[in-house]
Amino acid sequence: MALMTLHQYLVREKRENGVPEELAELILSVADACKKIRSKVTEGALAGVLGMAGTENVQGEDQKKLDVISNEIMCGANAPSGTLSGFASEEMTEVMGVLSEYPVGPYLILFDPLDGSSNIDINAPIGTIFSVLPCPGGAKRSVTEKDFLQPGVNQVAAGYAMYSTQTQLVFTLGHGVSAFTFDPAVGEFYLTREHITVSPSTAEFAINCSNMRHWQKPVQQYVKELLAGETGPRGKNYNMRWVAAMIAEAHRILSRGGIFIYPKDDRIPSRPGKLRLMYEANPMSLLMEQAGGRATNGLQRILEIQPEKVHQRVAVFMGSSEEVDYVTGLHRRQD
Ligand SMILES: O=P(O)(O)OC[C@H]1O[C@](O)(COP(=O)(O)O)[C@@H](O)[C@@H]1O
Ligand SMILES: [Mg+2]
Ligand SMILES: [Mg+2]
Repeated sequence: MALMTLHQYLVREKRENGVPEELAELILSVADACKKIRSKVTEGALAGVLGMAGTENVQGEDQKKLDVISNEIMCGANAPSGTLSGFASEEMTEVMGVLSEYPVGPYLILFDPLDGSSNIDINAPIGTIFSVLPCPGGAKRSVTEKDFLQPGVNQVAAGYAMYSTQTQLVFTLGHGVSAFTFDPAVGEFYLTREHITVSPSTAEFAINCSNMRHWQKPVQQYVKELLAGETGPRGKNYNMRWVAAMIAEAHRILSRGGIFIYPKDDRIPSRPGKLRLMYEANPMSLLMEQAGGRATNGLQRILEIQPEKVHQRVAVFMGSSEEVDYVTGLHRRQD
């Protein structure tokens, strides 16, 4: 049986699930941007895209060349689509409206153009994460940060492209999660998994254990219980993974279950976590929930958090429901 292209899938989504034309167009333009980023990633040193850019982003992090290039590609490929009124990015201090030469549309997009930057130069998995929100009041010429400050439950689409042994595009339009694999010979994404589910139970966890001494009590207790294995309170042995790219951790969970944790810790007590709410945690949380998993900040469903700033951070516990419920319970009892 012939595989369905991304384009054919979106035609079906419009017909059967009432997905608006502009949203389908936006997904196609995001896919085009991801193809362009993939091409740079694949060429690596040959395209001169490895190494540092010599600049800092708004978070005070040193930007890699590929962070900057990917951001330019995400803006440049999506701006002319006529589907957007504005952009927000990990790599841009301010939110941005669509340039006056392009038409505006009813959506706002937020992205982490290159997730897992520390993996770029070692040829390990990296990706692009995106979140789509409705633009309050519909298409407009001048957007402000306030337009973007909507809780994750408002997302009309969210997903990521992962550049690894295969390039895959995984997204939700609000009714299930589908995955597409890129065929470089044809230059197309093909539907390869539909109705993705996250198994409720798992024996695999992901957390950066080098920060253990900085964690708060419930996380200390949780990981101690997991490490105790079958003789401990959880009664089974757990395995651990850490890819240092949220995108790859989320992809593994959507493939075979698991829990991913990036908690608040005491290194910077004023910081509620490391990951960014609006363009890392929210899109991944929507994917998890759409696949039957969970995502909390330890106390609260991430998708219900009312953002105060586009670049705000959040603690993340996401994946298989039994584990996320368990560790969230430990936090609630402590609170
Ligand atoms: O190096 P650490 O602290 O383990 O952090 C890894 C985390 O940082 C991130 O790479 C942050 O993303 P960026 O590369 O977009 O800054 C996450 O993807 C990942 O989970
Ligand atoms: Mg990131
Ligand atoms: Mg990034």
